[in-house]
Amino acid sequence: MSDNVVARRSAAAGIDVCTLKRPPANALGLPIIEGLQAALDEAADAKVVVISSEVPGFFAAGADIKHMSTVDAKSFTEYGDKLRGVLDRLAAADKITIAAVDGLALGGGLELAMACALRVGSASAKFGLPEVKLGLIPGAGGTQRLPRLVGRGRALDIMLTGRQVPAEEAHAMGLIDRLVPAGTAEKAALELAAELVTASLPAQRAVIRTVDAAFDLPLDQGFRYEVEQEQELFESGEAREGLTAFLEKRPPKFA
Ligand SMILES: CCCCCCCCCCCCC[C@H](O)CC(=O)SCCNC(=O)CCNC(=O)[C@H](O)C(C)(C)COP(=O)(O)OP(=O)(O)OC[C@H]1O[C@@H](n2cnc3c(N)ncnc32)[C@H](O)[C@@H]1OP(=O)(O)O
Repeated sequence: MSDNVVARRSAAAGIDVCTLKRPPANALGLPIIEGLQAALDEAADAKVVVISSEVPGFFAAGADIKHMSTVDAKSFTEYGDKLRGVLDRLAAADKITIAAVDGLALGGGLELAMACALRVGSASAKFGLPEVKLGLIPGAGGTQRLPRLVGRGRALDIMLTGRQVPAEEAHAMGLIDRLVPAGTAEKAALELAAELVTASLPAQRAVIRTVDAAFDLPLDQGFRYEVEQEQELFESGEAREGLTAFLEKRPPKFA
């Protein structure tokens, strides 16, 4: 069982924060993987989940090099499956996930941030996929998620050099969605969460699914998928509640 390296707390109605606290670098070893799984279980009722870090200077420095250096191929594969498993759970979560990055997000740490729906980075954050410097490639979704966020050329630049990308450059290329002053990423992520939590979560999740489908479907099929998602929401009652609330000049009561 994890040794309490991920702390979950309710920050406000519908908003939970899962804070990584595995010094010295929040290496994403089994304790953090299990801790994140448990925290997401506890955050079942949240509409928005913020992932943050209390380890100074680090969001997460990546997969656990110390662990990887001691295992055989079978255990390495199993470890990778567990790490990808929790990141894919974040990506597919029936809630909105936000990575709040104040420090270094490297390797699996950046892959964790990219598995979230949105990323808030502070001026003190840096981002990178330095796996090639270890004779590896990003193996927890980075080769798939980074090009979708920043484009092929910038993704290759980052992955082939393994360099650290400063927050301002990361924001300019679309790797992070909001750039905030140093040390304020969690506070800013909670402010963003407060904006998000007033809207329809089923509608927001449908937006994410539909935008993600755009990268895999031909345009005409993407348009059809968008219509299908709209129909589902309309039939679910979410749209009826949203439209009615607007006309009755009251806050909507979404699912
Ligand atoms: C066999 C068949 C396989 C089939 C397919 C299977 C797929 C399996 C996929 C596996 C999952 C991979 C996922 C991911 O993509 C891979 C990775 O993330 S690899 C790691 C990437 N990260 C890095 O390379 C960063 C490494 N760290 C650094 O470069 C530096 O630490 C730093 C961040 C630049 C900071 O440097 P300094 O300020 O000098 O500090 P230190 O270096 O002294 O670090 C302080 C302290 O922290 C420890 N530490 C840092 N990073 C890690 C880490 N990633 N893992 C473990 N520990 C780390 C460092 O050792 C120091 O500890 P101390 O010496 O003080 O005990």
